[in-house]
Amino acid sequence: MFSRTSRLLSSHASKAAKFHTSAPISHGIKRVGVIGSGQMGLGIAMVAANVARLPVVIMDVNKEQIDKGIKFMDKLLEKDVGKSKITSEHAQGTKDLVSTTQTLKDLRDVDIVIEAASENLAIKTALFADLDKECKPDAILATNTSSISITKIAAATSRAHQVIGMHFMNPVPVMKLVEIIPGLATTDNIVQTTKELATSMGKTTTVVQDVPGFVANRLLMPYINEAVLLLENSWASAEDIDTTMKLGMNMPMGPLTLADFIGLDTCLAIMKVIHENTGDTKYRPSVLLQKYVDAGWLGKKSGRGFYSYK
Ligand SMILES: NC(=O)c1ccc[n+]([C@@H]2O[C@H](COP(=O)([O-])OP(=O)(O)OC[C@H]3O[C@@H](n4cnc5c(N)ncnc54)[C@H](O)[C@@H]3O)[C@@H](O)[C@H]2O)c1
Repeated sequence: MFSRTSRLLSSHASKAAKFHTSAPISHGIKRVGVIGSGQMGLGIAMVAANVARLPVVIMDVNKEQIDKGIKFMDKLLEKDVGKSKITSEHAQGTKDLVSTTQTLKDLRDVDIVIEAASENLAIKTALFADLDKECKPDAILATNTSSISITKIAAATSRAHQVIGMHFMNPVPVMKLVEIIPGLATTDNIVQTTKELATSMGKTTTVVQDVPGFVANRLLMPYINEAVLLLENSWASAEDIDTTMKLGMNMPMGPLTLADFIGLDTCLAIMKVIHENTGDTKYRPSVLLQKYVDAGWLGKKSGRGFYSYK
């Protein structure tokens, strides 16, 4: 493991800053593993360390992405120190709680893994089959999938009763909600532990059924897709579509800006899962959305989507 060091964990934990200390909660989780250091994985690792004050190991296959993610987290922490939201000691404590690795073997002693790799069934089932072998038998295996069946992911393991959906919202440090999604076999005590962990991260939870898109994306993605269909048909410009929803409906950002922010590859993957798994043509992804993804125009993260971010 190439490490960001997890030294002095207990002393940093006890120095939790006034603004970000959560009440002690008896979830029993002592160490967290996060897979993926993209925008979601990084955010989840950050709240686990910065708010719940738990040691976190981030695993990603892409070293460049890990370095980029850690740099971004440091920037966010510095910003919070600048705004007096946390002390510099607290920020340093958070940094010391986070370590990184490129191998799953370094997750062998964590109590929960929260997987936030790309929204792709093959990637997730392969990861869960490997996690099942590498992690200790009582470890909870959670996924941050936006839409893929928890039951299907759980079936790749021999511990389906300990597999659960833990769906954070973007950006994780800001958004309050975590959707908790039990799979068909998930036991009540795993649901309870996961809810308590989310609460210790400063989040509010809902528990929803394992249906395509769950609740958040079953509502959000058809809305975004409809905005892309308007654009695809040249019925309005991107700016006018977004302005309509911002000024007309008081949305904090327009649907196309939001899609760029989420990642157009992620939006497309979610629409495909909802479409394929319901068989309902009303969820057919827009051709234009597919074209943008084919072109590598993935939104903010690639520098170009419906808008330019150069
Ligand atoms: N973007 C959002 O707004 C949002 C919101 C909620 C949930 N999610 C879900 O969170 C997950 C991650 O989304 P994201 O937006 O952070 O994606 P992202 O593209 O920003 O990051 C994905 C990361 O996963 C890594 N990865 C890919 N395969 C891997 C593997 N086999 N092992 C380890 N790491 C691997 C990639 O290197 C990359 O760093 C997806 O399942 C997505 O649906 C996304």
